[in-house]
Amino acid sequence: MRRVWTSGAERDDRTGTGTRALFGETMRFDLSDGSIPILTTKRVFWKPAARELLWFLSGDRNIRRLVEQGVHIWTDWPLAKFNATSGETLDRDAFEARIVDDADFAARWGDLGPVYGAQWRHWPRYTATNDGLYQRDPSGIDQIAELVHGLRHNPSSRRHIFTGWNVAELIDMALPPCHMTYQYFISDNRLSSILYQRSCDLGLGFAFNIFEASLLLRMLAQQCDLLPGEIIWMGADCHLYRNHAHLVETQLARTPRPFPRLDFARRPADIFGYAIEDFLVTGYDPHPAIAAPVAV
Ligand SMILES: Nc1nc(=O)c2c([nH]1)NC[C@@H]1CN(c3ccc(C(=O)N[C@@H](CCC(=O)O)C(=O)O)cc3)CN21
Ligand SMILES: O=c1ccn([C@H]2C[C@H](O)[C@@H](COP(=O)(O)O)O2)c(=O)[nH]1
Repeated sequence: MRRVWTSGAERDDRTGTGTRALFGETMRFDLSDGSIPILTTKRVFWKPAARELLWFLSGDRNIRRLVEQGVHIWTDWPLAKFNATSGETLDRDAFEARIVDDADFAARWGDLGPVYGAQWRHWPRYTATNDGLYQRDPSGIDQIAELVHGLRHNPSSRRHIFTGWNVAELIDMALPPCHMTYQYFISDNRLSSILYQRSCDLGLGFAFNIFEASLLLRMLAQQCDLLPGEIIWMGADCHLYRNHAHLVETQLARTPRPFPRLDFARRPADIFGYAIEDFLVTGYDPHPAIAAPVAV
């Protein structure tokens, strides 16, 4: 954050907010001692982040299940579309209330398009029919199930990858994936991972992204009887929004504290069986939370 803030290039961006950015940065976190990178220079609300990861893993693409659980991080995009195109104007609370109360409204306005979960679990596949047409397979390719199978049965593979970057479907997504490609590596019975993130909001998104990628690594390791290794984060456009000055300066003035640790309450039957109660985070002693606006 310090380097981006002091030496990043000033840039215009899609949201009109403006950023400072560096391109091509790497961070490495050792997870082998059971620690989990939840930032300590501000309180990170890790439960909404964990709920977002579980929502991705469920294959969902509608905000309704998130909103029902009090997770608001995806609401602004469907809300902006609703206010721009429906002829009505709602504030965030009223929009979320309708999403929860009215299933038809949620189906119409809460859908984000084929974002993360849809690609992770149901990457579209088409098979040729006899008449020369193509038919869409109803469930598609389950990249996560295939990943688990590969980690278990072919540990030395160099193809343990899943990705949300489905070029043909980007046009239908509320936002193209930011944390877009994950790769895994097993050595000495330890599982390591690289996350490639094409675009990173260091003030808001990053704290969620590094925690969720680490949590997923731990879940995969538990399911595949492996120990945690290292997580390597690779960011392409790493930026701080200009209107996050108070957040940046406050965080940079604070001294980081040790990371908390993560344990599991049980071992679910498969990678899709986790619930929020299974994640036990202990020793998290962060500096206070810092509110900051999200660029839509
Ligand atoms: N500009 C931008 N930054 C992002 O990080 C981001 C997007 N857009 N669009 C898609 C998702 C949504 N994400 C978000 C959105 C909001 C928060 C956020 O407001 N976090 C607050 C409060 C969290 C809470 O209320 O539980 C934080 O302090 O971390 C975090 C991630 C990550 N992504
Ligand atoms: O998981 C996420 C999702 C989004 N972001 C940030 C990165 C950018 O600030 C915006 C996306 O805008 P683009 O113009 O599509 O790059 O959201 C994130 O950091 N993490």
